[in-house]
Amino acid sequence: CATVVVASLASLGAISSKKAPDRDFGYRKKYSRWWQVLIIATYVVETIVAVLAGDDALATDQAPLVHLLVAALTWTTLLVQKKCTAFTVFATAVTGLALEIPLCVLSNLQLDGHTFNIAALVLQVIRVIAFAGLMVLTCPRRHKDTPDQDDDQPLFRDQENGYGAIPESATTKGDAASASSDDSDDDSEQCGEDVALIKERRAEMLKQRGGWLGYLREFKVFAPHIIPRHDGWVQFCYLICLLCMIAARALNVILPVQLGKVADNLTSGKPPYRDLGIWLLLSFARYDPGLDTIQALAKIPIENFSYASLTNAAFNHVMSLSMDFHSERDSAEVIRAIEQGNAITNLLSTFVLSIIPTILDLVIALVYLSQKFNQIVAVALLACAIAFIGSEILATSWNLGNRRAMAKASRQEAKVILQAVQGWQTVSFFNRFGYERQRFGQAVQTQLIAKQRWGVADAMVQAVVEGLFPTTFFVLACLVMREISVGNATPGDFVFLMEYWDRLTWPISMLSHNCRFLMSDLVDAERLLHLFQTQPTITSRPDALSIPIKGEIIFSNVHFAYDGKQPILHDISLAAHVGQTIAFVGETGAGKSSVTKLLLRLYDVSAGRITLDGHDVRHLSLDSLRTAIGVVPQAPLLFNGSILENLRYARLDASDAEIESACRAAAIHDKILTFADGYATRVGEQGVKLSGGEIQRLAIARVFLKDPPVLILDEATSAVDSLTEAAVQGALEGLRKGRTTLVIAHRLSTVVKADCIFVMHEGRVVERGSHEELLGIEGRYWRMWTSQTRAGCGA
Ligand SMILES: Nc1ncnc2c1ncn2[C@@H]1O[C@H](COP(=O)(O)OP(=O)(O)OP(=O)(O)O)[C@@H](O)[C@H]1O
Repeated sequence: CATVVVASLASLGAISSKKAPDRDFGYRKKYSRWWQVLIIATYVVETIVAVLAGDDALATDQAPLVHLLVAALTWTTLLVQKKCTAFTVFATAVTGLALEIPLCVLSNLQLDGHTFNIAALVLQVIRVIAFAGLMVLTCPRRHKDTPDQDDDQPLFRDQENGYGAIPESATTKGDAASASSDDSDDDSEQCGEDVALIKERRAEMLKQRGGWLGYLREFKVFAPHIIPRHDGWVQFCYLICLLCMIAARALNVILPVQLGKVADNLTSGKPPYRDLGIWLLLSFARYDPGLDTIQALAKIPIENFSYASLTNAAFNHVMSLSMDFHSERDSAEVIRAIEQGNAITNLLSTFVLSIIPTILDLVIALVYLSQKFNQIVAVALLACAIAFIGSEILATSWNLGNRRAMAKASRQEAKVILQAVQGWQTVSFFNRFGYERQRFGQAVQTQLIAKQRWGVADAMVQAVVEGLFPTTFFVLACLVMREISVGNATPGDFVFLMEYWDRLTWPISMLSHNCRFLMSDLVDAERLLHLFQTQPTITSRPDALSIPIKGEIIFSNVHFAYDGKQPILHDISLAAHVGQTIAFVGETGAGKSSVTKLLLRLYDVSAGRITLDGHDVRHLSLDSLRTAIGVVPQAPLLFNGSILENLRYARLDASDAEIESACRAAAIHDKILTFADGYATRVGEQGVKLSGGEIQRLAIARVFLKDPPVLILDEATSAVDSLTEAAVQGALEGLRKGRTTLVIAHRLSTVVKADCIFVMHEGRVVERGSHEELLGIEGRYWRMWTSQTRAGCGA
């Protein structure tokens, strides 16, 4: 009756709902139909078995037969209904499961080993399993197009709430909850291409790896970071944990047996103090004073090792990734991905120290209970364990969407903080404090809403799942009481069961608890996995040359596109001999900096080749290439430390005297001495406490210190006044001596002495020659020169 009522109510509820339920709940219709057919089959076959058995009870009590037929009819109705919703099937399956377990136990209490009765028991167990399977298939879950997808992304590329995005409150009047759901639509619109790519990538990986098992096998890249090959101490700790785990499994059985012995001896006339004392000692050994403490201590080095190993590996990997990765990804998100090392450590801890022992406990319990009582007790425990774990997985997957939304909201909050703090100057230049406050407030609100949803759902999940424990104990206690009543067991066995039950339920409950975090840790771990799987596009070949460089540079028919499609450089050919200075001039965006990026191998050419001392730069090791080239960039970046620390970054073993002489050469030494703390002056984040010209001269001093054979000066004096420029130019001339130098300049007066000037326009070299030669041509260079000298006169 309950099944029929629930099925009808669920149908009505789903039909009257305005939303199409199948949009909100993932309904794997095809597969769930097979489970329904299986359930109906068990009802029908059990009815036939009951009739064939000629059960005496059926003559007086028709209830079991009515139950079987009504249930079969209800399920058949659900099966044939075309508009039957996932929610209806789910609700009916939950009710069915809740009713079938106690019915199964009660109807088998008097099991006499008759073939028909055993067949009925088997059918009932199959049905319970089918109910659990159906629940998993039809459980409510978030629709595929919702923000869940964010967690499928290798490294979150979502741009929602990014700079320049119109705040939702400005466009929608809905409450925060609706704002967060609108977010998902924005997400799918803005990142539609990304999401499609990610889906494609996962589908491809699943196909390549032969399904989920193969996909999970990908996680083996973490193995060396979890189990060390050479760290004997950590290996020893693993061994200790393993031994503790085995000993704990044995004690889990011995302790209840001992307590049962105490109970049995209570009526012997002499209080069983000795047995109780043994129980006390065994309890000490099993719990905190014994094995638990040893295991907790042994866990510390294991967790420390894996955390350190993974975090270091993730950091090193990110640092080894190429410019294309770093220019595309959001640094806040990359930082968060590196921090996911914890997720793997948690996974390891949950799996090795919680899941495996619990499974072992269950297996031992099944074997031991079937030996001690009978197979029915063991089968009942198995059915209950399956129902329990099934409901836990179901409940967890149901709440996974909320958990993902929570994780996404938390990342968004961190991103907003980092961007606002890092870009404080820009915020103040545009007076966007209100906008930033609103963005942050919104991020916090979204995070709180997601957290609340997750918390509420989690509490409900807990309530339902925990409710299965007393039901299971009721079932087992009934079966054992029956054994005691027929003389097959003693009251001590009942005490054993009570004690043993406690030992079984605690790890199962921990398992279910951990199961929820396991899923979210898996999601985080997947993020780290994707990070590990992102390979640098620019690497040193295994046979790369590590040789000292003199500085002969040749570009031969070089073509280049950042994205592989839109060409930026076309057919660039040039040569710079050792000690020569060549200059690149041209309008902004002409491709001057791109030429130097190719020389540095921040990117590889699309066609043609670049050689240094006759060796293709792709054949040189990145280490020797980048050691050989010194760069003074357009916008030098200083770390938030002292001037001295920033300078020493160029050569870690440079003495104070060498640093000072480099600063003298860069015409900054005297200026530094005027600062209150001299060389110990802190420069602030990205050098905000210094003027643009000071930062640029520090960058020049750094290159003096590095002393490379090849120089790249990208607008190196653009931020200095003309007096200082004269001083710096003098210093740069000294620096250029004997080195091959590539100069990029907008102020043509700085390149008149260059051996060759290349005039660039739309990615091509359109003119080349010395200053005088180019003026003689009266082309693009001449026009630039004339306008600059005229402007200079005018000024
Ligand atoms: N990482 C990148 N990804 C895609 N396109 C880029 C990237 N960096 C530069 N570009 C594009 O390449 C073109 C050439 O840029 P480049 O920086 O080489 O010009 P430039 O001549 O040095 O300009 P400026 O004098 O302003 O520094 C520009 O259109 C720019 O938008």
